[in-house]
Amino acid sequence: MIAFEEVTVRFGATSALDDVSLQVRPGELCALVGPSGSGKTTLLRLVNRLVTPHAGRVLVRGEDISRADGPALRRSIGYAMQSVGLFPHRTVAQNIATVPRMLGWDGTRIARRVAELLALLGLDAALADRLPRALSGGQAQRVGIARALAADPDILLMDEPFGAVDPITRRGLRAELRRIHAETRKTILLVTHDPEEALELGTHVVVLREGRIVADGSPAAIIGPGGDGFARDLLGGGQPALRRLSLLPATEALQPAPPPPGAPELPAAASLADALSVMAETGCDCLAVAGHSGSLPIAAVLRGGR
Ligand SMILES: Nc1ncnc2c1ncn2[C@@H]1O[C@H](COP(=O)(O)OP(=O)(O)OP(=O)(O)O)[C@@H](O)[C@H]1O
Repeated sequence: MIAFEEVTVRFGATSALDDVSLQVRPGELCALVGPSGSGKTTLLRLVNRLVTPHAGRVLVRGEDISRADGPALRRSIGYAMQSVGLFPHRTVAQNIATVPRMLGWDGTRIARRVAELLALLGLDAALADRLPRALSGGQAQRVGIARALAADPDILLMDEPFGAVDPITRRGLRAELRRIHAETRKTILLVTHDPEEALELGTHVVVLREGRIVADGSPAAIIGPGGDGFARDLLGGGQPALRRLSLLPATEALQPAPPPPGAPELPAAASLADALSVMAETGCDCLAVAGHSGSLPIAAVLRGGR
């Protein structure tokens, strides 16, 4: 869906991206994570041609975008950012309708889409007529995401979309983004400097350092043994092995032998870290898993599905 081929971007003497190659497949939620100044935003803005490469190519939906019409490209890609950038003198409904209006949708279709998006983002329909200054930070972020989704783009670019909200709202918004991604299967490129957010949301995680990609893969693979040391340090919170267990489903370590009588039962959706937590709490070293035959002995949990 998106491909970067040996892309280099310079701003004067600063090299923002240096020979970066990356493929993002349809339906992936690709989290770009890395320290400040590592080139995350630059990589994102290459996709809608707000930045042009000095060398290399960017392909979107298989086409080299250097030949595309810039405004048409941008209308076909949703873009949500931390500063939200809502138009202050337009209502919530008018803000959400920005791209559909540019595309010439009729009023009925626009009104239906606005109502649909308010519901999708968990926003009260009564907010439609408010101006942005009368919204909470979390509500404004949701409206920004609704606006990015309005014309149903197959690609969504999100630059720290939850950066400006409190931790509780942030957790709620993350859960919503996960649900929206699962429901719509859009290709999402998400910039974040929050390692937990990258691991929780990303189906594909890319770690940038000083304009280069140092790790690129599934969350569990990136922080697994043998992964890049910088990426493991950044994402592992000092305990990469434990964090990796929280990303793996407990069912991956199920063994054929039946559980011992009276073994505590884990919910089917539990992770290997949940299994370890129940073992620490109950002192039992072998668990059952709801809806599954077989058992979960501690040795298999520690091997982490390997
Ligand atoms: N328009 C610009 N003009 C000059 N330098 C720029 C410009 N945009 C980015 N840079 C520089 O390019 C490098 C990469 O910046 P970028 O914004 O992509 O990093 P980032 O990883 O997104 O950082 P942050 O997490 O702080 O937002 C930095 O050194 C930055 O100062």
